[in-house]
Amino acid sequence: MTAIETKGLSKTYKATRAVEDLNLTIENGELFALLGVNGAGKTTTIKMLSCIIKPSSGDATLMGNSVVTSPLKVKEIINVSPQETAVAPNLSVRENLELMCGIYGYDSKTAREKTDKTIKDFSLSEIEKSRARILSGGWQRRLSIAMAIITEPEILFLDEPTLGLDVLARRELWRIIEKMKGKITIVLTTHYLEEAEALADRIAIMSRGKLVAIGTAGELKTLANAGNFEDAFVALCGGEKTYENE
Ligand SMILES: Nc1ncnc2c1ncn2[C@@H]1O[C@H](COP(=O)(O)OP(=O)(O)OP(=O)(O)O)[C@@H](O)[C@H]1O
Repeated sequence: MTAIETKGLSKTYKATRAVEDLNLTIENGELFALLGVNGAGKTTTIKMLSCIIKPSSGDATLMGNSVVTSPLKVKEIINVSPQETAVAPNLSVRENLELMCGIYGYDSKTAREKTDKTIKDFSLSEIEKSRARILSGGWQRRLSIAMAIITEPEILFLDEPTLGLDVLARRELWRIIEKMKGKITIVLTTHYLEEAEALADRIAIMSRGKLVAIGTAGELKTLANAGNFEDAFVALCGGEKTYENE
């Protein structure tokens, strides 16, 4: 079953074509990575898919719901862990999770049960009473993802989930993301090529607002005739050529 389908999805800011005629399909349960150099249009794509901004033209459906005509329905089935970690700094880890449950309308008993389970699943018990503002970047990212997943979205957007983290914290988050794999549809943006290669079922490479290639890491290496994924990425990002249908 298709989870996300974009048709001619585009966003223009005055003279900037941030995303241009994006056409792609993401399957239910897939972990899909969006890659591209700075300004390629990844965050703009995620913002359109999560109904934070409206497309200039084109449309996208998420579990059959259009971001243009049914944004409220889309918002009910998704959640986002944004690039700038969205935690309430003066609340504790537990309070942040309970707050999220409150926003989504769970009663207090359900909120407590869900919070207990999420603290366990995300190994947050040692810091559950700490205020979010004193947490390290790695713990804050982990909390941010936990807050996005506690509402049981069908589709989860992770915008650069491991940005700025050390190798150990990154690997720990990979482990958490891997545990979610297959259970929900995940769209992830990253600048870490090894992250996309390690986690994603399929990878889309964007350049200057356009989709230039899509496939598994192995397929993209073959497509670019490259020995490793980094060389493939550089080759595929290098020009205006579109590789997707070759
Ligand atoms: N609100 C905005 N107003 C004007 N231009 C914007 C706005 N948001 C994004 N852009 C432009 O759209 C283009 C795509 O930006 P976007 O943030 O989607 O890229 P990205 O691939 O996420 O980049 P990065 O890897 O640096 O986060 C860039 O040229 C950017 O300057």
